Amino acid sequence: MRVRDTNEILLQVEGVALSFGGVRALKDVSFNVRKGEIRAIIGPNGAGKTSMLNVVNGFYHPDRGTITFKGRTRDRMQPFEAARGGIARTFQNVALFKGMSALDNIMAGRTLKVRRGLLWQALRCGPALREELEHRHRVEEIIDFLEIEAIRKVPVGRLPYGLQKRVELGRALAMEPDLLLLDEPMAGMNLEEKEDMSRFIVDVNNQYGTTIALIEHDMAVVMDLSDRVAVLDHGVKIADGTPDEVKNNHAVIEAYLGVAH
Ligand SMILES: Nc1ncnc2c1ncn2[C@@H]1O[C@H](COP(=O)(O)OP(=O)(O)OP(=O)(O)O)[C@@H](O)[C@H]1O
Repeated sequence: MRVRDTNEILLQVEGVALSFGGVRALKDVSFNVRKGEIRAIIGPNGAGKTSMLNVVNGFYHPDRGTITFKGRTRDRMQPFEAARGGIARTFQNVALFKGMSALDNIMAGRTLKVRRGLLWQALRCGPALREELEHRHRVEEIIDFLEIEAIRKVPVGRLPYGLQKRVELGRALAMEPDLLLLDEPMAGMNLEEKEDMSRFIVDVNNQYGTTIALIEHDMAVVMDLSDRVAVLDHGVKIADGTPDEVKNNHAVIEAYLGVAH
């Protein structure tokens, strides 16, 4: 149930600036993410992409600017508030509990959804038991969707990198986010793993209707997957538009694509 053709703004970032000591990582950056779209943020190394994601999910607090998510404007997000509000995130380097199974890692993504208190859970009766069954059902659906039944009981530290990334995506999906932030979902993957991950990203967007904002260095993937692409260079947004518009933008060719050739 794709909701791509809407102009409703889910996330608006307005005039965000962020410095680390003397390094100005973001300089007055504004962009939005529409409900239902796949939105990419690209740019050369050090352009400010990860810093931008970190501002959106509250890991970093901007020096200036505002973030409006689902109609609520604030000058900073708290990570917990962002997660509770419906923003989930995966990381450049996989951040899973390596000794735990794929199933338990994905189950951990349900933590924010737990409604019953600890006592109820400890007693494992009545409403708490019903709630746990509901969570397990949802997690099994995600495991099916990501085609990882065969490795559900395997400690994730023993899985190949591509599958670890898939489990990490599963954990983010378990939060049932409105906005899914993916930090270099294809990094370190071989071609086959990239194709699989691309397919899952499109399917998440299509079937769950999840809005996705991603950072990615693989240009072919970005241009293929995204509805719109914002380009950062040295902390400044230098272009924003459809993949075709961005591909043909002179400043982008100079700043980014030029670097690759
Ligand atoms: N925690 C930090 N402390 C100090 N400087 C930082 C920190 N995080 C980022 N920076 C600096 O901010 C700038 C932007 O970094 P950022 O990681 O956001 O870029 P990026 O576009 O994600 O790069 P890459 O593609 O290499 O991951 C860089 O100059 C970087 O060195």
